[in-house]
Amino acid sequence: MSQHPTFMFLRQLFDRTSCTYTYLLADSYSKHAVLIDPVDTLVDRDLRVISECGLQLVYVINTHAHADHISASGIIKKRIPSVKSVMSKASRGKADVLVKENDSIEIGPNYSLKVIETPGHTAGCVSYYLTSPIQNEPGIVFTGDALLIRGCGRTDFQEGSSDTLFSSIREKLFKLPHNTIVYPGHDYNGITCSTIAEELDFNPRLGKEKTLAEFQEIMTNLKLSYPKMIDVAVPANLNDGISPGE
Ligand SMILES: N[C@@H](CCC(=O)N[C@@H](CSS)C(=O)NCC(=O)O)C(=O)O
Ligand SMILES: [Fe+2]
Repeated sequence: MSQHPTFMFLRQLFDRTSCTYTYLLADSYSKHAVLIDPVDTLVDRDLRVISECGLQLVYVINTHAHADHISASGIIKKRIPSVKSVMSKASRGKADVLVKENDSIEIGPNYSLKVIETPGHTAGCVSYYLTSPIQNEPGIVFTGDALLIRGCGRTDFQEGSSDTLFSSIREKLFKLPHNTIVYPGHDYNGITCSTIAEELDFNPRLGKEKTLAEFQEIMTNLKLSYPKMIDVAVPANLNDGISPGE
């Protein structure tokens, strides 16, 4: 860790259409920045914030191959060719950097995002864990569509599995320090973040009192309609945010 004075710059950005959260993180000392899960239709907004704050975008990171919107990776890389895209190797998609369990993505000299494989919503879902360099400050986990606030990602397509999602959340995310702040990939109820402690106590699908059998029953009976963009979004997101043939 560098000894330069620094703080973690964090902005939570929202897409009203898909209720997606995009996160802009930067090391205030080096100005190096990353975007987690940016949406193709909001590139102008996101790049304006980056420019106005004097940041240098280094990575565009995707938690998984989204089914409800196209990632901004492809458009951003055309606009800023030095930017590298990041996705999990397990997603079997295209990206400049393919990450796996325990890999790290550096944000300047002071911060890094550690990869935690959290499959179950899709086979390639990963979460990113940011440890604060300041002692006793809570860490932050970006959970994509694995763990949502008082919910979780659906498991009925893209090699989803309620069995696998249960163990990703209970054996990995719920083993993080309980004061870890949870920033999810979506929220449909207007809530912005949570903590591991809150989800252990209050998540109605797989909080600590729920058994695997109860979780499986809940997930089998969700009865959600298919995301409207799934047939367009998944092929594009497996191709670095560019629709095949474009
Ligand atoms: N109606 C939306 C799709 C909503 C949806 O399916 N959300 C996903 C995350 S995006 S892949 C999900 O896992 N939801 C879990 C839940 O409990 O809501 C659309 O048509 O795009
Ligand atoms: Fe998803």
